[in-house]
Amino acid sequence: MVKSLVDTPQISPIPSRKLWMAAIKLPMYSVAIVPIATGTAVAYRDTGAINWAVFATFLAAAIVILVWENLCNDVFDAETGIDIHKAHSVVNLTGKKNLILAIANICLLMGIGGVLAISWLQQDAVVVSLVALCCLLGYMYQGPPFRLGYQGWGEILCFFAFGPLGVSAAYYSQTQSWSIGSLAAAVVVGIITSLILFCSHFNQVEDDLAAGKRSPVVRLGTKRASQLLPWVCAVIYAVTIVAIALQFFPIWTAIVLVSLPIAWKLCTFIGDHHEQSEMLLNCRFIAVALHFVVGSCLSVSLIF
Ligand SMILES: C/C(=C\COP(=O)(O)OP(=O)(O)O)CCC[C@H](C)CCC[C@H](C)CCCC(C)C
Ligand SMILES: O=C(O)C1=CC(=O)c2ccccc2C1=O
Repeated sequence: MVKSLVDTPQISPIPSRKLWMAAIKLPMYSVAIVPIATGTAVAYRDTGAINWAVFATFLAAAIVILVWENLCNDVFDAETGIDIHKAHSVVNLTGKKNLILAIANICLLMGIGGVLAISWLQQDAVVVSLVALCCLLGYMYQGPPFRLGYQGWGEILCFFAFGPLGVSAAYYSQTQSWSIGSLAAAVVVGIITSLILFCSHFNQVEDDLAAGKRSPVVRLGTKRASQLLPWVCAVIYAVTIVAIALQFFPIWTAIVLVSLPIAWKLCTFIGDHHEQSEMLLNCRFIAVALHFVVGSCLSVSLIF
């Protein structure tokens, strides 16, 4: 009896509530909030005013667009077979690929509808055009025939969508003009959002290799990829300090440095466990915490 238990590993079923929480990945939605908050904060610094209706509409639109991106990711990844071991894929959880695609498309329509309303009110197509471009990059990341994420281009697309395009669109929605200060903030937000995506690839190396996905972590190997992390974090702080020195950001933005312990934890945790994929499933959420703290400190400091 004891022997048969040893021979046949007993896999304890994970409660489906836990799987659903992992599928919904609520904390990840701060990546949609931060670019809108940051662009709006730079606009407030430049103009002394915020149009709250535009801000709230843009925020809601960015969140539903990210829901679209994530649901589509599960649909397209189900088609390539790369998510075969991903129990928290919404498609694997429900078994209803077409329904998930339909819900995703409704979210996209709602998101585009929101930014279209902003552009229509302002009689200016810039905001809706920039967001449509972000969505195109999001589609090219995972959808056929592009699937650029499979070639290792995801982090670059992510940088532009959540950085220069997303932050500038939020700034423009408030001011109907452009600014170098918002570009400096966009670079910080873009790099740190791409860092989340980079970290999310550490626990997926085996499945990615099997499906032919050449993520940057697959290309570099987990050791070299983990050694790159402190450099990426250093660039984030260096850009922030240079932007303060050039007076694009106020001195208060130095408060971003309170995030250093989280950056340290991210680099040491992944550095120590880079070969243990089972330990790294949630390391993306340390990167999300870093992103949230840097993004919040940056936005709040720009208002004062
Ligand atoms: C879906 C994304 C990552 C998931 O990647 P992966 O397939 O490796 O992981 P899992 O299968 O394990 O989940 C994020 C991809 C980001 C993309 C390059 C850019 C998206 C742009 C957004 C659609 C635009 C957001 C709006 C803007 C105004 C803030
Ligand atoms: O599921 C994920 O790992 C990610 C989802 C997501 O929406 C996102 C957005 C921006 C950067 C990274 C990520 C993810 O890693």
